[in-house]
Amino acid sequence: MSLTPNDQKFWMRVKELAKNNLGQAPYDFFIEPAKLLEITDNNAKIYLESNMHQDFWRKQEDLIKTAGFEIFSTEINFSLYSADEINIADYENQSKAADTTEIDTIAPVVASELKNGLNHKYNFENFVQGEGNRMTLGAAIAVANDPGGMYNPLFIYGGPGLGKTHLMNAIGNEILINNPASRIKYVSSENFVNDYVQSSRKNQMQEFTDQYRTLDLLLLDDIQFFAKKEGTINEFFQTFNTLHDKGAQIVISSDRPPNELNEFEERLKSRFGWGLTTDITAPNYEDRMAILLNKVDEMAIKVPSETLSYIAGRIDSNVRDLEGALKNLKFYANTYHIDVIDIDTASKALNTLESTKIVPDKDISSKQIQEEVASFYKISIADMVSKKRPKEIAYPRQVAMYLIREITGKSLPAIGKEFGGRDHTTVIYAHKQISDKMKTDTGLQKEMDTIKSNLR
Ligand SMILES: Nc1ncnc2c1ncn2[C@@H]1O[C@H](COP(=O)(O)OP(=O)(O)OP(=O)(O)O)[C@@H](O)[C@H]1O
Repeated sequence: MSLTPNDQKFWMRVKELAKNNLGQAPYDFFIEPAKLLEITDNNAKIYLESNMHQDFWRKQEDLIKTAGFEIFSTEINFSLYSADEINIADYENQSKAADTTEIDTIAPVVASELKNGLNHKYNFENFVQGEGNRMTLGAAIAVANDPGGMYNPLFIYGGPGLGKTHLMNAIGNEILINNPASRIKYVSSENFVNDYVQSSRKNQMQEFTDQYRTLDLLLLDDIQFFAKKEGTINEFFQTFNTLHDKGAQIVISSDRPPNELNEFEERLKSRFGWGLTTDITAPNYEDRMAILLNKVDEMAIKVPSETLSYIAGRIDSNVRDLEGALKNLKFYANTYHIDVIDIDTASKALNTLESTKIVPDKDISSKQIQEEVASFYKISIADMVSKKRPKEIAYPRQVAMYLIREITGKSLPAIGKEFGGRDHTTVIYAHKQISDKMKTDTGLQKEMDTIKSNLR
């Protein structure tokens, strides 16, 4: 029994839907190793690497049904088999010939989506410009308009969730609009390594080089995860040289600049710097507001601006966390049938989020925070820890107490001690005063932002 072209199309579609809907890790673990054995009487027989994958697969009815309707215009059911029940070698021998001859007939739309790896939802229009990403956005647009030009390679670095993947995909999607015949590949460095390892195991290195060295645009994401397996660095080096020599564009992203990629040889690090290296930093308060306004539109939820301002004041890590906060808010409001998402609702909803929990920052001490706050409000440390009560001193003292609690996670009595041996109830009071004020006072939210960024 072998797979017909439509069976193969169906299976590629199942995998594509899984990749888009489930995310990379579940895809790599559960979906990629599975095999379609055959489809008979509208029933897809699926072989699983392990019996333990059965539970996961049973929940994937939607994937099978969707792909089934798209390819066969009918309902496809499925049954699961593992090594105890079936000898996979029998099936593989039978389907070998079909694998090599029939795969080319797969509909171009499915094949090309699988090949370029681009995520179509990321484009320049839905990327919000701000202080921290202006230069990188400009460079990305320049590259999309003139691939292989001045900025080759373009090396983008920055912390998690700040839009590197978004911009890389936006470059690819834009180039594809301008030139649909472009050969483009977006790939994480982990998948580049996997591709290489699989190809060399299966003696398919020619296919690998044919695929990568003939590209017009290579988008290689998260290069810090590039595993140094035998041969991979060398292969990447050759790929880089071939593409660069023929004027193909290369875009690389990383969580750090090239000179800090200690695992890489000098010859590669220096090549990364041939074009333009540019970073993305965390959004400031105004940019976080702009991003939130944009995202509520996209997500079609109604959130009053004072609530958005509260969220922007509370979440200052990255855009992924801001998106997470809005999703959480939407879910919370739906669950409790809340129409107007006021600050109190937002506060309750966000309390369940990891990104708003206190993660102690071991690198910042209470003393540093006291000094930074004292210098920001132009008072002395002696005054800050004194018993003096005028507003110009009491207010910065409360801000410092609040920040120490939020940043270091220290206990309330320990914080009290650091302010001239005050009682823990004073710290509770200070924390409440400041967190209440933070909900509505945009001036204070900005002050906090500046103090925190001076500390980091
Ligand atoms: N300036 C922005 N405007 C709109 N959306 C953004 C912006 N920056 C990031 N995002 C969104 O935030 C989410 C995370 O961004 P992305 O995955 O591109 O981050 P990243 O820098 O690649 O993170 P990582 O290093 O963890 O892979 C995405 O949904 C992306 O669309």
